[in-house]
Amino acid sequence: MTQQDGGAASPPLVCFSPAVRNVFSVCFTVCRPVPFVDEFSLRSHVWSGYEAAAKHFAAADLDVDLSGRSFMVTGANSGIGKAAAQEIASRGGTVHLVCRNKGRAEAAKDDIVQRSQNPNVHVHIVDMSSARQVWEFAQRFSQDNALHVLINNAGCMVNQRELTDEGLEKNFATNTLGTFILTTALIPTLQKAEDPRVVTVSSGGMLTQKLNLDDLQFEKGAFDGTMAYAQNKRQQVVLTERWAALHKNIHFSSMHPGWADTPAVQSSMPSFHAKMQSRLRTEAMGADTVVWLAVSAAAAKQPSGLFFQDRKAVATHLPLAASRSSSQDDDRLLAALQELALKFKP
Ligand SMILES: NC(=O)c1ccc[n+]([C@@H]2O[C@H](COP(=O)([O-])OP(=O)(O)OC[C@H]3O[C@@H](n4cnc5c(N)ncnc54)[C@H](O)[C@@H]3O)[C@@H](O)[C@H]2O)c1
Repeated sequence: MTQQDGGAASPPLVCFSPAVRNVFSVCFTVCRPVPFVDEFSLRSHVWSGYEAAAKHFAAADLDVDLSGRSFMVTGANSGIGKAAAQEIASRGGTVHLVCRNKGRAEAAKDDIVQRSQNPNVHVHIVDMSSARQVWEFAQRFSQDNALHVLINNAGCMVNQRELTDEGLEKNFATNTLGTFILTTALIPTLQKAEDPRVVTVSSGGMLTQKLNLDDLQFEKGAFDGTMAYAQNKRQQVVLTERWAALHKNIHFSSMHPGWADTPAVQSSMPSFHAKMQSRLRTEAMGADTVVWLAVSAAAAKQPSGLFFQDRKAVATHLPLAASRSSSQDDDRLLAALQELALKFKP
């Protein structure tokens, strides 16, 4: 793993007491295992934590016929996104796979169609880090398609500071701005559907971060990809809360999938992956709450705007952590993204 230590100007690691911070820096940023780890906290993220939680799941929640409902999953050619798309297709839903690479997307589609025997699986090639591409795609899509559920799953943790062709920092462009533009542009289409939902795959890593509006693209000081990622994931949780407040007729939720053995974990966190591999969740376990939020009647009965792990709403702040932002700051995030997004609108 190549992450640098958080420098003075890194996005803020919130102020826990040292003991709490020691435990949670491991349990939630998934990046720098230190010798002392609280086994109980760690367990909730791994395979055994899923197994324990799943004993309380209502199997009937996912016993649904999704024929006639349309789902969009970003980053759907691998990992949690592909597993979620597979579950939805298996229940008869129409699935739009939004992927960057045509070859990998088509291979995923063939696999999903073959396993589900559902031909209603469609590929759209979009680079979620390109603000212009995301706008163009969403506008094109809305002209011809209905959409009931958007699953914002595509995500990355780029460990060196990299800029996109549009001059945006890559993690921010993909995780935050791409998610913001796609959701914003599809809200009018979602509003026309029955029981519309937006599920955003965030991460428990966001618990280490307080919203930092002063440096959205990590221009100041030493760059730390793990912190950039966690800050983006905090932004997704804040956006979910704001969207829920603004658009009452759409059900919004964000979630933490636990730690699942996926290509992103292998490539972005190789030493963590090597140490934890035998304990990581499967991709399907990581996708379970995504699917539950996207399809179940039980999820729709939950208030809009919450953050979930293993089919339960969980806190968005750790005890003793100074990670809460003011509602004015949450609004400022929305306004800053709106202003930036409009610069790329065709
Ligand atoms: N696996 C875990 O333990 C874990 C933990 C917490 C959160 N997450 C989140 O789960 C989501 C899915 O990740 P995953 O673990 O399944 O890894 P993954 O690598 O299998 O999935 C990420 C997907 O996003 C796609 N993607 C990345 N950048 C893109 C871009 N610019 N345009 C289009 N697609 C792009 C990738 O191609 C890939 O299909 C991510 O948002 C990740 O942050 C994963």
